[in-house]
Amino acid sequence: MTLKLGVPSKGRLMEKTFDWFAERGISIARTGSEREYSGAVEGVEGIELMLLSAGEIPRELASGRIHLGVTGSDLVQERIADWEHRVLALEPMGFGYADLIIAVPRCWADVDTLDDLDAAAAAFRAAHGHRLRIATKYHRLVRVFLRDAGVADYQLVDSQGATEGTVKNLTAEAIADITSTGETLRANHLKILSDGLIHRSQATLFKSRSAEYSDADRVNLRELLDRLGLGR
Ligand SMILES: Nc1ncnc2c1ncn2[C@@H]1O[C@H](COP(=O)(O)OP(=O)(O)OP(=O)(O)O)[C@@H](O)[C@H]1O
Ligand SMILES: O=P(O)(O)OC[C@H]1O[C@H](OP(=O)(O)OP(=O)(O)O)[C@H](O)[C@@H]1O
Repeated sequence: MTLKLGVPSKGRLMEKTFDWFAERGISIARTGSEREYSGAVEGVEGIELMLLSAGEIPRELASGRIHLGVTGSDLVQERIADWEHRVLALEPMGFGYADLIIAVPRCWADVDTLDDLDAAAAAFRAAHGHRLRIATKYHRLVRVFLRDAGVADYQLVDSQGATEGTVKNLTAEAIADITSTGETLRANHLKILSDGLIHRSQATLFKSRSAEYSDADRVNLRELLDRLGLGR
């Protein structure tokens, strides 16, 4: 058995993940052509690199098909039910920052907080006969957050991309999505609720609690974590 390390194969987290390991003396790199999803880890024995989509890494960690994985904390918390029992967050990596927030149209002058949203949702239902729609791909995190905040009179509509556009397109009244610079929100005339921060995400190194670890894997894992300055 080898220890399997899953890293993003493309997208915004890939290069920075490679840099993060390189800064700590572990060289991970793609092998083959730019389009080939294979890679190698140099500097520590017994580790196999798996190049995966950032969005799939949570599932692979939860099922134990990979032992270690790098992905956004938002994706792990959204995609793994009971994530704290299935994976361990070993180290926040200091990049890939993004905030999962709730935003409403900037022109809603009376709505700045979750309490305001709750009141607006009740009024919306009375006026329109259906519940206020919040577009998101983060169903689990949004449901838990709004339940804890006491907001109930809404419905989620699924949006797998261009979520900020759903308000203009009249398929939702509010959104819950990731923001980093805030440009997309501004461009779509949306404002963040003052207490509408659901999760502060960043790229994080996770360890699977469900994977099988042979004696050799444990030795190699300890060696890797020591080299990364995470030995404890
Ligand atoms: N605008 C942004 N700025 C910085 N980080 C972001 C931004 N939008 C999303 N992210 C973060 O990037 C991570 C997802 O990375 P990326 O968008 O490269 O993958 P993806 O396209 O969702 O994955 P996949 O390869 O599965 O399609 C998430 O953890 C998310 O929080
Ligand atoms: O605050 P900003 O810097 O403007 O970034 C926020 C945007 O980035 C992400 O979209 P992404 O680029 O992943 O595309 P998507 O719409 O397909 O999710 C996110 O969903 C926002 O739309």
